[in-house]
Amino acid sequence: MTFPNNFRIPTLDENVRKQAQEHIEQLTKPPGSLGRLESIASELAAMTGKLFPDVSRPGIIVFAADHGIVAEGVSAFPQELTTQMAMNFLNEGAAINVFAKQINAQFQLVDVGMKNTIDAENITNRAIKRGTNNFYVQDAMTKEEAMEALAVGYEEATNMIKTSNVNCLIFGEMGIGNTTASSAIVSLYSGANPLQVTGIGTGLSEEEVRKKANIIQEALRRRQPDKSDPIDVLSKVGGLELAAIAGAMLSAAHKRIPILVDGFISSAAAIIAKNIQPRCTDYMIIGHLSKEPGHSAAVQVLGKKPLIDLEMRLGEGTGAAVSYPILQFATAMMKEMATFKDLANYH
Ligand SMILES: O=C(O)c1ccc[n+]([C@@H]2O[C@H](COP(=O)([O-])O)[C@@H](O)[C@H]2O)c1
Ligand SMILES: Cc1cc2nc[nH]c2cc1C
Repeated sequence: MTFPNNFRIPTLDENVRKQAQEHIEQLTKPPGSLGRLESIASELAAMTGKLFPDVSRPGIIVFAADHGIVAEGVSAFPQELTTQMAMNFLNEGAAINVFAKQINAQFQLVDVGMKNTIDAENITNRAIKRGTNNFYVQDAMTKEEAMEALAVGYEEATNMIKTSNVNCLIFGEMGIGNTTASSAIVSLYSGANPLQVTGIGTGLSEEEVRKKANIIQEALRRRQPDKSDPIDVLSKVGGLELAAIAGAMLSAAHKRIPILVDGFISSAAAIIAKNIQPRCTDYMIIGHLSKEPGHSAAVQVLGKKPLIDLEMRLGEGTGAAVSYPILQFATAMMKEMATFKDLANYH
């Protein structure tokens, strides 16, 4: 299994964007009065190439994996929690299950590298390895493993698009320790000091956050990831689920499916995807601003502005799911509002 390097990401349809903007100008409201709903609608039109974009069939894929870096004491929770939460997803008890139901989304859990396997029929078992290595002492994985994890994400997104006909995608993650990998990536690409982009994750104390940031700083010094080579970055400090999300985003962008990006970890993965194929960010909307302090820096690297800020920091795709109705509102505005021409009939 290799990561496809021959896929193209189409340019946005600027003609349709212009038509959409013209249509929005005709709607029965003062120009610009629906604020960002207007730019979201024309953005979705440019992404999909459709004047009346449709995002009515959302899909959520959660990628789960473990992280060797937890041996350094960087998380408030033990590694076993990754698998326990994966079981929770399968039993539909997690926040993302509840939210997926609220928005009528297809849901799929993919094991891309948990320490412990789960034998159940509603999980997709595609583990590349049983957790990454501790990147404080050695590379997280080989470049080949990073490429394989990218390929898993790419294939799973392609699969959901084909089999469920989804037209909007959310990628979530579960992985104790993954905020450490994400902070390393965001520090590298934003140029911010690890202290500025490291947060409490699942709930560290202030003192523990400082220790976590120092570990990240020293790990970056030891590993020397080459930021011009995103596969090198993934292999040195990355996570298997981060690689899979990056691959899944590239697949969605290739097929012109709007991507609703979740929080800190998903945005770190989006930065990797951007460095593989810069145009993929054209198909991304950042659902929410995570409370993790590094998320603002990540969003800046992506050149985006999140839709909402509910001070969430859960991951799983939850922030994106909560923001999804905003996309529905934007598309309904386009399709259902009357125009000033219609008004002329009222006299
Ligand atoms: O997405 C976010 O913004 C986010 C922020 C903080 C924590 N998380 C979740 O918490 C886990 C990682 O936290 P930690 O402290 O173990 O690195 C992982 O399962 C993420 O889904 C997620
Ligand atoms: C309980 C729990 C749920 C999560 N979901 C995503 N990351 C998580 C981390 C913890 C600790």
